[in-house]
Amino acid sequence: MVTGGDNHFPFLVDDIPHFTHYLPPQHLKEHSNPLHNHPAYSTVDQYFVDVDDVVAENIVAGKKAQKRARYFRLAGPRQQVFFEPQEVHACIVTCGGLCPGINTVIREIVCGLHHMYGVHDVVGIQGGYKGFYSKNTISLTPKSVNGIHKRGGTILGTSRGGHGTSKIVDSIQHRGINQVYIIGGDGTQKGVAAIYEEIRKRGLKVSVVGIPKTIDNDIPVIDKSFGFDTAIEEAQRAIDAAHVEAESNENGIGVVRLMGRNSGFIAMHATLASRDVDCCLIPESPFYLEGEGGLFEYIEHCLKEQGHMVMVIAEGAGHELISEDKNQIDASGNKLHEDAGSWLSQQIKDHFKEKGNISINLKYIDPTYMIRAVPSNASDNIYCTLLAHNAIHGAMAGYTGFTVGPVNGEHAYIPFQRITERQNKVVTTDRMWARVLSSTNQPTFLNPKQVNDQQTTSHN
Ligand SMILES: Nc1ncnc2c1ncn2[C@@H]1O[C@H](COP(=O)(O)OP(=O)(O)OP(=O)(O)O)[C@@H](O)[C@H]1O
Ligand SMILES: O=P(O)(O)OC[C@H]1O[C@](O)(CO)[C@@H](O)[C@@H]1O
Ligand SMILES: [Mg+2]
Repeated sequence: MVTGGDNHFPFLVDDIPHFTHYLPPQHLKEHSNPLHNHPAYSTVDQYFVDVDDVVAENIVAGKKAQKRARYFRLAGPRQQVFFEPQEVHACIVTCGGLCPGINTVIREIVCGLHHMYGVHDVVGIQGGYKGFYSKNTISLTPKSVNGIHKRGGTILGTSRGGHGTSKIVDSIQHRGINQVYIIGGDGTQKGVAAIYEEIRKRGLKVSVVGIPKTIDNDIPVIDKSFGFDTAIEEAQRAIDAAHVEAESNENGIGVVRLMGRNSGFIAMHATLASRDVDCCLIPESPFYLEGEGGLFEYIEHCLKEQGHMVMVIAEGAGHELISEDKNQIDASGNKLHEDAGSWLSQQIKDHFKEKGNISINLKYIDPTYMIRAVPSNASDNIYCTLLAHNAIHGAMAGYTGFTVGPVNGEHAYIPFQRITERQNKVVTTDRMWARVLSSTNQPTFLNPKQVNDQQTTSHN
């Protein structure tokens, strides 16, 4: 499907919009990219990306591979740009939950615009979407953002809810902003798409760029989200603590709750990395407590075999078992769940008390906000830098209405629709989940018919 592009590719490109698609030519002027004269970049052969370079969405070939491969535009600097440096008034906003690396992205947008393109007018919108119309902006300079990548959180503040598309675009128009960088998760990206549509409707020369952020790794298409590696690393500390406590006590059970409202990626990867986890529970894999093949039976088995047990539970796991108010939502409309980790810990305690055969010693650790609040690690810092720079290159080149992110290791420009149409979930028929099951030895919690029905769908 070619979405809004030039349509001259001999293959299927999920293309992104460009100013030339909706603005009259007399309102647009092309300029040579200032990077041609930049002492660092001009000496690098092949620094510029050919306008027609693309990235394949699927790179695995074979009989089962998709017949018609789809592509995205390769991210990176173009020879020509559609903004003069002094013409650019950029803003940055951060929305949704925290994630390691947000400050690095902010820093690199500010420094990248300044050092690569000579853009000096960058402001921060404070407190998420609602900050567009309820707060003043703050000026962002390389000096003011220096060192912020060593801090967790977001220096701009964030929030949920409060997305009023018209009011936001009014504010953008009123402030004369013509490049908008919006850092946020799946909800945020839906908001970015709405802002882009309104800007296009009003015929404004404003580039709207989404930068995907989610600690849950629930954004599809991209390889993984920034901060995810840092989160997995930080989660190890909680799992290690749970393991030490469990091992040091007779019939010790360590339960660690990790984030993941709808997707269990943090729990899955933290489990695989640790190798001390005996059971990993995620939203995508329903489980049951009582009876043959159930969780209680498995806990008893672990305690008998090794004298202790470590469990990791994603916050969204087991909600089919928990009686909770299904109508509870946060300000953005996301479903709010009861604390699955506390619930499970209580169920286990009650079970063994009632049964009276084993005296357990259970320790419950909830490190969720500690994991989210740390600064990004070295590799995430580099990832954040590439995201920020590629976002800038796209905006300067006149592209708009796109998200940037790595696809099979190459950064690409991705249309919003592909990012927002579904949530990325752990595929429990995938080899990665099989690795988890094999490393923990936990039950599948599936009956034989369900096992038969499962088909391998992925190549991970
Ligand atoms: N469908 C939508 N249309 C417009 N705006 C939306 C939509 N969904 C969410 N938003 C706005 O996006 C912002 C962030 O959304 P949300 O709180 O769901 O976090 P998120 O971006 O998904 O990040 P995360 O899930 O990683 O915390 C909020 O200000 C919310 O109002
Ligand atoms: O308490 P807050 O700030 O709403 O954030 C919690 C949520 O943020 C996330 O980390 C990302 O959406 C979820 O896993 C979690 O439910
Ligand atoms: Mg979300």
